[in-house]
Amino acid sequence: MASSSPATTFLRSSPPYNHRSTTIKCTSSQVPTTTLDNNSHAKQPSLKPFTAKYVPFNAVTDESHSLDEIVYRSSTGGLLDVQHDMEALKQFDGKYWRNLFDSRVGRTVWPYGSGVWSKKEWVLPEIHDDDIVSTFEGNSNLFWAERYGKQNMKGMNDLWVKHCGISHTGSFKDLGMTVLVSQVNRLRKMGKHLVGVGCASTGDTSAALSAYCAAAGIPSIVFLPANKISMAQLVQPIANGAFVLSLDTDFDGCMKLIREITSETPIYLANSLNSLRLEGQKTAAIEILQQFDWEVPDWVIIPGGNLGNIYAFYKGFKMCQELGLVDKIPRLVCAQAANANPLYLHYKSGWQNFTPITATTTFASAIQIGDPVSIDRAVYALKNSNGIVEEATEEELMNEMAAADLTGMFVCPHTGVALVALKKLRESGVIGKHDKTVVVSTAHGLKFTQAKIDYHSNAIEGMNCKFANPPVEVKAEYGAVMDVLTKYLNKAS
Ligand SMILES: Cc1ncc(COP(=O)(O)O)c(C=O)c1O
Ligand SMILES: N[C@@H](CCOP(=O)(O)O)C(=O)O
Repeated sequence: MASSSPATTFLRSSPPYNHRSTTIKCTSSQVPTTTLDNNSHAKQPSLKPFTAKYVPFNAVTDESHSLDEIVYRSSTGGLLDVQHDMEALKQFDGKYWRNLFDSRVGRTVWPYGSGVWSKKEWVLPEIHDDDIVSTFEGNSNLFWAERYGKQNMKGMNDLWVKHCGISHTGSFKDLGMTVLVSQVNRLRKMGKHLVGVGCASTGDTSAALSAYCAAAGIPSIVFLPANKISMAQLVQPIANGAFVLSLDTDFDGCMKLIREITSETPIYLANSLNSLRLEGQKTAAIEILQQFDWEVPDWVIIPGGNLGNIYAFYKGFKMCQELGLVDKIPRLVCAQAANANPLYLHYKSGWQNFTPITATTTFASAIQIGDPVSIDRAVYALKNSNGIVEEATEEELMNEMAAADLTGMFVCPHTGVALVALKKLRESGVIGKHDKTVVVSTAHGLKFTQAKIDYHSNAIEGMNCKFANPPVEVKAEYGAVMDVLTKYLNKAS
C-alpha cells in the first residue's frame, strides 16, 4: 500500500485518459449485441454480475481485496491472484463463451477488437470501456512451423509457433500491460493519488509500460540494469518519454529497488508481481485454443524468467477447462537459459527448497533473472499441468534461433531457448512426432539484431555458430560478382 509521506512531493502531470471520444459504438448492423456487448447479461436482473477480486495465491483464507485497492502482496507477504466469480461466469456454458469470443475476433468494436479485451468478462469485468487503454494488442499469429518441424524436430508435422512478439511493442508484455495501465487509468479517474507507474525490466516490460502510459498520458518510470538489455529495448522507453534509470546492478537488483520504492511512493508497480498483469497475459492461452477451433494442444513450451507468464498460460487454459470451453489442458514446459536457470535447478532437485541464484550473462537477456518473483506460481502451474522444465546453453539457443530463422521465422533468443527445450524432449521421445505442440515466441527478433549480427559474423568467442551466414564482400564488377555467384549456385544445386 502506498504510504502518504513522500506522496505530496509528486505532482499529477496530466488529466486522466478517456477513450470516449474515439469509441466506436456497436450497432446492430455490425454484429448482434447479444454476442458483443459484455453487459448484455447484466440487463437480465436475475443474473449474477461478473466480478473479480484479489485473494492470496494458493492459500485457504478469507482475505480478499478489491481490485481498486493498491495492493501487491497478501497480509502474510505472499503472492496475490485475481479470483473471478466463477459461479457468475458459469451462468453461461462453454458454447456461449466460445461463440462470444469467436464473434469478437478481427472486429473494430471498442474494446473487443483487442485479443485481450475480447475476453473482458474474464479479465477485468468491472472496468468501464472508456477507461481501457488498448492498442488492440493480441490476436497474434499462430504460425504453422511446417518446414522447421519436419526438418529440425524429427519429422514433427503439428508444430506451431505463437508469435506473441509480433505486437505493438514487440513482446507478449503488451497483453498484461493493457490491463495494468487501464486499471491505473481507472484508479486515477477515481481520484486515487497515483503519480506514475514503475517497473524493473530486462527490456520488454519497460517497453510495454512506457508505450501504454504514453498512450494514456500517465508518467512511467523504468529501472534498467545498465548494459544488460539490447539497444532496441533501451530506446523504446526513451522514445516513449519514460523516466529511465540505468542502474549499476542486474535485473534482480532493479526489482528489489522498485519494490521498495513503490511501497514508499504513489508510484504503481507494473511488474508481474502485480497479479493484474497476468490477467491479460492469460488471454494468449485462450487465443491458442480459439485458433485451433478449441482443440487442445498436447504441449505448450514457454521461455521463463520472472515466471509470471508460465502461470498466466496455466490460468488461461484452466479457466477454459473449468468453464467448459475445452475438456483438458495441455502439458506445460518452461524453458530456461542454462546461465539463468533457478527454476530448472529447483525442478531437477525434485522441487526441494528453492534457492535463488545469480544469473550470468545470456544472449536471452530478457530472462537473465536469478530470483524470480513468481516462483510459487510457476511451480504450481507446472505441478498441476504435469509440466517439465528444460534448459539451453548459449550455443544451443543461438544455433536453434538461427535454425528457425532459416525456415522463414525471425525469432528472439528466448524463443531459441524454448526451441531447444522442444528439441531435447523430441530427442528423448517425451514429445512425440505427431504431438500437437505450441512454442511460445515471446519477443520480436528485431529487438535482438546485435545478437544475430554477432552470431552471423562468427564473432562469439568459443561458440560454434553452425548456421552463420556472413555477407560476402565483393568488388562491384560483373566478373567478380559472377565468380562468387557461380560458386554459390553450384553449391546450392
Ligand atoms: C522476451 C521474453 N521472454 C520471456 C520472458 C519470461 O517471462 P516471465 O518473466 O513471465 O517468465 C521475458 C520476461 O521475463 C521476456 O521479456
Ligand atoms: N523480461 C521482463 C522481466 C520482468 O518481468 P515481469 O513480467 O515481472 O515484468 C522484462 O522485460 O522486463
